[in-house]
Amino acid sequence: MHVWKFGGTSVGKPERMRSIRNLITEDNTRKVVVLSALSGSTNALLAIGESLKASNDDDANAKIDALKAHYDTFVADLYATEAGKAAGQQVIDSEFSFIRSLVGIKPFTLKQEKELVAEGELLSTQLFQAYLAEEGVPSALLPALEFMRIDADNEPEIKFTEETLAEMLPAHDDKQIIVTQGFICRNPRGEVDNLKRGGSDYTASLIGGAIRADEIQIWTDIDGMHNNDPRIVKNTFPVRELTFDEAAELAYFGAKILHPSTITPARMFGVPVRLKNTMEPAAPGTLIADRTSSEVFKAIAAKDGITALYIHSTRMLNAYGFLRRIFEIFEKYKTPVDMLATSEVSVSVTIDNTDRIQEISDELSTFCTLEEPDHDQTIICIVGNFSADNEGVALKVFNAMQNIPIRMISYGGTESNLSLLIHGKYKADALNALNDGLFAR
Ligand SMILES: Nc1ncnc2c1ncn2[C@@H]1O[C@H](COP(=O)(O)OP(=O)(O)O)[C@@H](O)[C@H]1O
Ligand SMILES: N[C@@H](CC(=O)OP(=O)(O)O)C(=O)O
Repeated sequence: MHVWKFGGTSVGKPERMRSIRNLITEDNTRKVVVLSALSGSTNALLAIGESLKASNDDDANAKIDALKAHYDTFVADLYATEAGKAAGQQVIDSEFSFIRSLVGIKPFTLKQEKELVAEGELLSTQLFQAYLAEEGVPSALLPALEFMRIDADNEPEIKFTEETLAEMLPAHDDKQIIVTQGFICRNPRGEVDNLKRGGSDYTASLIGGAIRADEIQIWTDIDGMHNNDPRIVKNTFPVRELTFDEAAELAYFGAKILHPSTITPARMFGVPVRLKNTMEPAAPGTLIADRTSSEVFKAIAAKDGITALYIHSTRMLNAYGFLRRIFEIFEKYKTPVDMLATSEVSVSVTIDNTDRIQEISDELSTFCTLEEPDHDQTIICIVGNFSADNEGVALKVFNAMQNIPIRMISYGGTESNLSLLIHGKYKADALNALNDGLFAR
């Protein structure tokens, strides 16, 4: 069995939805089809939530009207028959009646916001299934809210998904196509929640791992993982093969094509992930598995909004246990550290989540001296085959970066990653310079 995920860009227009109907039926493999919300819907729903949080009901109602008008037009175009249009309209009327019921709830809490934002995937999947029905394609709609759950640390409970799907799927053994929602889940309180922005990729990978799928395919609007951010750099090209580790680094460090956690379940259960282009289905895309190709430099990604902390201790000379004390504080405040550089008496670290920075700084200050943190930093992550015997890797990177100030360097943590910390204002220059220096063809 396969798991195929189609992102917002692949379901965002009626003609795209029609083309994914062709894609999933032309291929004979039985599959779970995971859909995101229509592109723009999640942002539109969040904007409605912002108005409701601000008790601006008129504003919220106007935004709801505009979004509903978008769906009305979508339905009028997608379905060919009167019966199809009526089925689509019924989905919209029912979901928008729920959305409207949220107006006036005061205070408008995070719980309601999560219910509101889940409507994007609830709408897209029901509209798609009604379209498959109109086309005479048998399918089942499996509610993700019944089998996708996160724990108190916001981590998906894959065992629960595995057991629940094992109970639910046999009822649909006669169906080749099982449609479900990406992104949405329940939390330990049983409330509607989600896997964070872009989380439908993660849903697909969690399902793929849970059912031990033969392959997970992520369908989007580009032919696979490119060697650099195509939104910033011209002349990027698709990377045909990546290992799970290489892809995980790129996704974590900013390659927007994949949610940062997507690779974890796929790697855990050894399920290959293929990135494919809905607009160009014949293109090979990118295969993420155990194999790797032989190029030294494979791809670059950049993660913005990073904060660097500079920690000094005079007691570090010949001291042991200092790093442990520092990292216990980051652990206590559930704040992951991304990059690290040490000298005999100093440690510099970067964090992405600054929610608890005040508490962390206060505790560090009891045994360290802290410099002012630097905000608006960017981590540039370069991925490739950097085995210890490979000479000249760092030289090529530094040559390319010769006109860009570098604040931190991390090399040797794995044999596949070299990371640099720079100020965010140099990001575009750095990505372009590295593209010219490392990938000139
Ligand atoms: N290294 C990269 N390779 C491919 N695409 C990338 C990369 N970095 C950023 N992107 C962007 O990711 C986009 C696809 O991801 P996303 O917008 O989340 O799609 P979807 O809506 O299908 O989930 C592409 O259109 C591209 O602009
Ligand atoms: N709709 C959600 C989940 C998602 O994964 O979307 P997409 O596949 O379009 O990135 C979001 O916008 O975050």
